[in-house]
Amino acid sequence: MGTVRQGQGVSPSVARSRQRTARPVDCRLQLILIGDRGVGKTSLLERFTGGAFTENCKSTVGVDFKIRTIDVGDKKIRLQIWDTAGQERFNSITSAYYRNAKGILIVYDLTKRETFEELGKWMKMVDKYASEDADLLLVGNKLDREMEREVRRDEGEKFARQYCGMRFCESSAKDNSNVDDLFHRLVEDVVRKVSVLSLLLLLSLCVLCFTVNCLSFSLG
Ligand SMILES: Nc1nc2c(ncn2[C@@H]2O[C@H](COP(=O)(O)OP(=O)(O)OP(=O)(O)O)[C@@H](O)[C@H]2O)c(=O)[nH]1
Repeated sequence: MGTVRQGQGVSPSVARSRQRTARPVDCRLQLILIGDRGVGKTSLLERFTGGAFTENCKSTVGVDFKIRTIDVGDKKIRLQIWDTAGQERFNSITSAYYRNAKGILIVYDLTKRETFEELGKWMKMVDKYASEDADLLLVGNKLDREMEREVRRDEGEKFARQYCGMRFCESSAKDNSNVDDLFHRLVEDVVRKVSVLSLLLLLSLCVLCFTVNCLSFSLG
């Protein structure tokens, strides 16, 4: 993880010409995955970035990241997605990565009630370390193990509603259900918010320029 490979398997000249013609990205965004140990954060990220599902995935140590570029409407968005260790002993390291994240995926394992009950702890971490304008998405993972479900869907929905209507989704990294969709939905929300904020900033600048012009005109 943490490496970006370009032009793999093609000759250097083809890779160079591809780089010349490739449309540049319109926006770079950071996302972060948080949640208890073993809920499937790494597996979801592996899936989203084109990797295969592994039954015995190693526990993340500290933090790691992967890159993927996606299209949202007519915009090309380059995502840097941070995967964090769920073990409490890494909290002091992982919390430093919350601040720059525009989107946060809070993951629990729907077959392990205790990971759902620990969500309050993760929300406190978000309140303390994340940017106020970050978009949040609650994910109940391991949907393929429906028979072992310990957390009902409506409980997940209710929890999400309590936090300013954060989005909610259930997924399975194993059978790849909803994985692409959940990342896309979060990024769409972030992009929408960034566009509105940019527009508001532009409007404020226009109002400021207009006021300064009016003042200088009336003064002399
Ligand atoms: N059945 C099933 N197993 C899953 C799914 N996602 C992950 N797993 C398994 O759950 C275990 C933990 O997955 P990880 O992706 O390592 O979990 P994590 O949240 O990154 O764990 P930490 O790095 O320790 O915080 C692994 O054995 C995975 O194979 C899923 O959707 N369905």
